[in-house]
Amino acid sequence: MAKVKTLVITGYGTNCEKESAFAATQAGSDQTDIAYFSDLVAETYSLTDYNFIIFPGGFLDGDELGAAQAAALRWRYMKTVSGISLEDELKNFLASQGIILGICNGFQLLVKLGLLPAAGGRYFERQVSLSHNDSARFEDRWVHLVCNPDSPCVFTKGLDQLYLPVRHGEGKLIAKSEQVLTELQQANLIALQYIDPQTGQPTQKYPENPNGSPLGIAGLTDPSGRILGLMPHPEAYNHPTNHPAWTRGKTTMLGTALMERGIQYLRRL
Ligand SMILES: NC(=O)CC[C@H](N)C(=O)O
Repeated sequence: MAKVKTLVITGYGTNCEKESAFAATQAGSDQTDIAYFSDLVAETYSLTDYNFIIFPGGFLDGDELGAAQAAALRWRYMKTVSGISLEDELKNFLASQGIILGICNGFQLLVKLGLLPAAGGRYFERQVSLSHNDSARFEDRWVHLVCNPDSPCVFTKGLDQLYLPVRHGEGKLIAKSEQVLTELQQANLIALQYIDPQTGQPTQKYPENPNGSPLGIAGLTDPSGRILGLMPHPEAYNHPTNHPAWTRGKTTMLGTALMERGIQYLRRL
């Protein structure tokens, strides 16, 4: 049984690292560390010592240039003190069968880096972006979601509907072309969609869909299913009392269920 070692990466304005690390531990991670991006540069921590990486939510570089844009350039062009490229570190991590979860700002980073959706196996090529919500404001509330049962995603396996909080200003998915949107559907890379709770169907309608994302896209996976990025915050629903109606006896599946599924996948390797 593989030991699950989780690395949560922070720095430059990320602010959900502690909650994400807490949720990973709740979900069963055997060891969970928080590292600054600069720790990776200094080689105090190395991605390849871990098999689960979390890119948490926050405001990388204050959302200047667009959410996670500058951070994507740092990952692409910076090297560690002994000259290893951080992009190569990510490539080595993926080659070693590790799993990656990007939450909100972390999802924005993964799409800007081209790690998601990597349709057609084209990793590190930017195929989609996440931009300003149609409402032109920050949206902060809970949303209903459905998981795609046909998606290869290891995090959503066996999960159906979820109810999770969102809090973002740039969550609308913009595809490079119509062709990319078709590829996402054909390869089942759309792992999570916003739904209208009345019909259970994916929706583009506000406010059920908080940002206007086409096809109700809330989360994407890659062709291997080992990377998940999503706009909602599963780590923020780590206990029944986080549910807005828990005092009225209402709770739903915890957000940490996504992390649990990812961890179960690693244990089976
Ligand atoms: N909660 C978050 O991670 C927010 C992400 C980003 N800063 C946005 O507003 O879109």
